[in-house]
Amino acid sequence: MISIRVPCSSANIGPGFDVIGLALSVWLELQVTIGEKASTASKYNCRITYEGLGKEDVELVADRNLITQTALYVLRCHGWTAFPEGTHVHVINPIPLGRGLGSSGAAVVAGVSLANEVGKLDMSKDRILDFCLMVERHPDNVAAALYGGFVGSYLKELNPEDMKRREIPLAEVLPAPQGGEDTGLTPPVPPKDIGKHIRFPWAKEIKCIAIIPDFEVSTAKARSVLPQTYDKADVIYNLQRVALLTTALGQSPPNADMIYDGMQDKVHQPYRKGLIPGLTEILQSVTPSRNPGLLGICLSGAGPTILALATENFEQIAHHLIAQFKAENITCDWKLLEPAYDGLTVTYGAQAQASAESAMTYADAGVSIEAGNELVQAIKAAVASTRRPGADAEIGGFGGALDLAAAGYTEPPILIQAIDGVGTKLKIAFAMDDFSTVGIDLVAMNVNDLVVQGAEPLTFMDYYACSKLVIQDAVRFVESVAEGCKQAGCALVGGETAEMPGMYQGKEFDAGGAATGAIKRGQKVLPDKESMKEGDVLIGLPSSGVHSNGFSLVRRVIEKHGLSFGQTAPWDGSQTVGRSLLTPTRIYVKPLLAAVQKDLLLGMAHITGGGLEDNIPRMLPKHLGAELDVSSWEVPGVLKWLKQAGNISHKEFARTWNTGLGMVIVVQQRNVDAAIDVLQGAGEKPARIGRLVKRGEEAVVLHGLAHWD
Ligand SMILES: Nc1ncnc2c1ncn2[C@@H]1O[C@H](COP(=O)(O)OP(=O)(O)O)[C@@H](O)[C@H]1O
Ligand SMILES: N[C@@H](CCOP(=O)(O)O)C(=O)O
Repeated sequence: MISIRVPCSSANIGPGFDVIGLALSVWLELQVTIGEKASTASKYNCRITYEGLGKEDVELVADRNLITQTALYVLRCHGWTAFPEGTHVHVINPIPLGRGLGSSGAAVVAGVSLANEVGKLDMSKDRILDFCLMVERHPDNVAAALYGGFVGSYLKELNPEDMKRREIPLAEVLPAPQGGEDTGLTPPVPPKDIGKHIRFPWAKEIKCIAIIPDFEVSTAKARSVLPQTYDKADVIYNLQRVALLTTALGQSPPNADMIYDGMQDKVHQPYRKGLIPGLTEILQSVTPSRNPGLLGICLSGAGPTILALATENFEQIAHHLIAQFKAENITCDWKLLEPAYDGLTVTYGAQAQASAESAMTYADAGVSIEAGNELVQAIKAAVASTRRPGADAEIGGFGGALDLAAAGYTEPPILIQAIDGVGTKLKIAFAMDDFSTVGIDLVAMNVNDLVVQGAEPLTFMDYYACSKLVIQDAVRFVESVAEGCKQAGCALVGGETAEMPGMYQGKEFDAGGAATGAIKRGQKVLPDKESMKEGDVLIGLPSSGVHSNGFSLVRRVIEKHGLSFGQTAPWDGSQTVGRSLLTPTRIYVKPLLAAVQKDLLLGMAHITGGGLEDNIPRMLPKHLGAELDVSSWEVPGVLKWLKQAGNISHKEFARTWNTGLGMVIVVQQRNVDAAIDVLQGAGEKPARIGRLVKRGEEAVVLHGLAHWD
């Protein structure tokens, strides 16, 4: 078994028409075996099988297929009349045909290499180039595909008589490659060194966004619209740009303005606009100033693919360009590609067999390192916006750093840590395709747990786990985590994005996070159970709605009533059901810390799963219970509706949802006014809701339940 791999390529890169090409990370592969019985009966001893793009259109007969036609031409030049007996060529082609990504260039290089291998011709890469150039006469694609990387090339004058010979197959003759006839004569052999190439440097941070429209433009057709002669000024325009561009693309960091200007062209793109609807407008629709991360844009090869070079924001740039095509009623696929530095590679025997049987990549298995890296770039700014003294919130390291002294903790503090998830509220976010607030819920679940112990949240880390990373969704999610961190005053110092194919369904993901907070040495860790006594006052802080607990029951009630998340909420005519349910959890950190710092609070309970009944006792000593008057606070409309629609008992209501209170606080009688003042001053609407009493059978006694009827 012989395996031949050739990358696709993008030619021209704007001004370098027929001169420069960039090999890119999609590979045509041939798996070749010789001596196969089934192949002996095939024309020219060669059986072709094919998988991948072009399967429906590509001819599988040796003298009609560009790869094998090319190979036959090379073999004939060396005295062979056919392939060795029993040759089987299995083609695996992921390169889209006729889109400007050098499928024909790759096929030609693969074809010459095929002849080199089966005919044991022992040709060097430079000699292989000579043969390629007889078949595809612009050197840009074949030189890049053969040598790999970012390549400039020129082709010496060929003998016009030789060029007309029918024995040479031509990669670009409408409607399909023609020539390569078996005339019985030896075809013209290329003179030595007809093509020269040089490899240019490429800055490692530059990636290639290929926007691939769903229609083909054959290179032959795209060349037929070009003029025979050019205006001198236009030629100078291109020469000036290409001279700078080849160096500019190797400089780190890349100079976006120079590259953008350097990728302008007057020699081929303007003439090809009639073949690609909206081409001029699409090329002008992005600039480095309007689209951060963009370096330049051009037609890839003869088109219709558009190639945008960028260092970040790949998904946004791609979606912008796809939308431009959409306005022309053209749908597109897109790929984020990298330079392929290896060019043509040939492997033999066990190694080729192993690669044929198990040519597996992490990307094939569903995990995209590129997407992960792109996400990191896309969220950097949002993450950095959460920086605070002691934590610079720069991601990309192996761990998140926190300098406690710089954060104001000069004596070793007591660290408090919390970990939690968003829970099934995420299901509503999936249904609404809205991830703009669930990150706030995630932060709230953690930091509200820290602050009830009297701790100031300092850092946060999130965990985002999915089967398939949808960058746009992940970015929205992390931006909302950053928003939550800002509300809590803590820095987002790191996180984990886990792409685990098969773990979750479709676009769904799970989200968790952990927060670290500190309490100054000498300051109390709350609750201060020892200081609590009968008669202490309970103050409640309103919730914003359901917060992040009890969503399994919420969804059940909504389902039972046949409501869809897109419908207007029966409890709030200004919002949809889904948007109302996604109202983020209130973050109480800043108001509560203001009161804690004045030593006004004895304890706090964050009302989460288990509601009032389970959470209030967590802050109380064993001998004290809480007596609450349920008429003293307002139940939000959404909870009222859910309770009634689900026919939920008062007890179940108080154990499942927060009933309208996100926080319950214990304050000594003498501190009540001061605490209320501080909380109001920080924007809260505190209400006196009850008091501490001697504990009886129930730790929490609710009075005035008729109010909930
Ligand atoms: N893997 C392949 N096997 C056989 N023929 C191919 C293959 N790839 C490309 N070709 C031939 O090349 C033609 C496309 O070439 P071209 O018009 O230059 O477009 P591109 O921009 O993709 O190179 C196809 O129609 C087909 O005839
Ligand atoms: N310089 C050629 C490049 C054609 O590339 P392809 O990928 O479209 O085959 C041209 O612009 O015609």
